[in-house]
Amino acid sequence: MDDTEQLRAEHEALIQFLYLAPVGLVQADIDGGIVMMNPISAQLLMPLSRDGGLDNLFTALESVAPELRHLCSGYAKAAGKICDGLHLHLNAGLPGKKAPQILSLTLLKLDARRLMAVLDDVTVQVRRERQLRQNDAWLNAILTGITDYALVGLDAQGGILEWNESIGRVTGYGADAVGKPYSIFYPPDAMTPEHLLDRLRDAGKDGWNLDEGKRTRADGSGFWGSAMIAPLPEREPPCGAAPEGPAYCLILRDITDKRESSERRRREAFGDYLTGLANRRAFFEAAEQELQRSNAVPRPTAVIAIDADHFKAINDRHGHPGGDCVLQHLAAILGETFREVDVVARIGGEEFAVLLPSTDLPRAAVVAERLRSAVASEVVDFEGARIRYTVSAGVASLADGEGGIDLLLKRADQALYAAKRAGRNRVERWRPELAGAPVHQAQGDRDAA
Ligand SMILES: Nc1nc2c(ncn2[C@@H]2O[C@H](COP(=O)(O)OP(=O)(O)OP(=O)(O)O)[C@@H](O)[C@H]2O)c(=O)[nH]1
Repeated sequence: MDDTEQLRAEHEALIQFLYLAPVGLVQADIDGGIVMMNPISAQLLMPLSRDGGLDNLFTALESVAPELRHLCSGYAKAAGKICDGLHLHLNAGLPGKKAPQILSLTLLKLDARRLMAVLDDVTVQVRRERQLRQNDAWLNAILTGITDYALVGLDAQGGILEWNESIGRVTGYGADAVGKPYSIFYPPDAMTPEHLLDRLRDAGKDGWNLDEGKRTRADGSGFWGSAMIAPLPEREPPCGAAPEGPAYCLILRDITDKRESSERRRREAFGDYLTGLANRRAFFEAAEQELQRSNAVPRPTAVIAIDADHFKAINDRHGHPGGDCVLQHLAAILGETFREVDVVARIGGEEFAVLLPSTDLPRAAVVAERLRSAVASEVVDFEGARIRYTVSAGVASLADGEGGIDLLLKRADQALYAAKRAGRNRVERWRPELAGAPVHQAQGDRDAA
């Protein structure tokens, strides 16, 4: 076999491999232009395509991984892994699939001109990983800092049953804590009354429930804490007395010294690189959990979809960095407007979404209006220019979890589309007449499949 034949045979073998590989493989040029892909890639990417074509990897993935182009252009090495197992959350991407689908993307820079992407459907693995993460956190809570914890007995409604020294040491509360809900250890707007009961219910169902985040002491000062709730075995009521019902044990630990490492891990996995807000993955995970819970115990959940108006014109006039500065400004206002318990996320290029637990349509619309008017009254200073911009918002809510995050976000996007159509710089509420209406473009891309 001469050299040319040898090369041809190797090329054939490579094509065969690409074709038959059990994962999606895409070869692209450095700007994302797709040169070659195998059938699994086409299957995974097609639902995301804007126009039914698949010419560019970055464009195809823009609605689920807006950071990809930036990651690639910012990658300084001559060759290597640009990202490794990045999770891409598809929601309404695949018709007939109720559960959100999660793709994993590994992007390799082969040389100055070529990229190789490896795509895989990891929906099932991610579910398992989540379970393992909880287990890890649980073990961590048991095995470390055993002396530094508050042990709090709770009644069936989450009321604190008695005071002890450990509660005083960790939280500074005295006997006056007795009878109050355990949410007194959380910042004022970090937990709704429904969440308080959700966690007890989850602990009863799973054997324990653990969360980590900001906590407050009696004097209002904050600390970083983990809170584990476990159900206690039911006690026999004294003869003739009414059953006491299940009671719980809350173990509260001050883990301020671990905050930095745990926040960094959280930021890496759940943070948006540009704005520092939650990313798409964090939004969908939180929304899924919230709606599952409100399916079990009905309560309203709202979503606000927010989109900067005429953003292309801002980019055109001030350049991409000017546009980025506006997005960061908007993220800061979003952070100030919403409660600690709300999940504020950047879910696409210039599209943001906020999940508001235990909130009905009128209340969510009031907050959305507050946001709109705050943005309209601000000016962004960028390299000597004063940029004014506005946002449009669409608000929707579900009385229970029925329909899931796909339906809720779709309705918010339909309302957002209506706000854009009505002239922008407006808030529109979803109403049944909008049911068949188009969704705003970013969601439309996902729904087009
Ligand atoms: N600076 C910057 N621009 C982005 C980013 N992500 C998306 N974009 C740009 O945002 C613009 C969105 O434009 P369009 O979807 O046409 O909408 P628009 O100009 O905002 O107009 P309306 O939404 O109809 O008011 C596009 O030009 C994108 O390139 C980002 O991370 N940074």
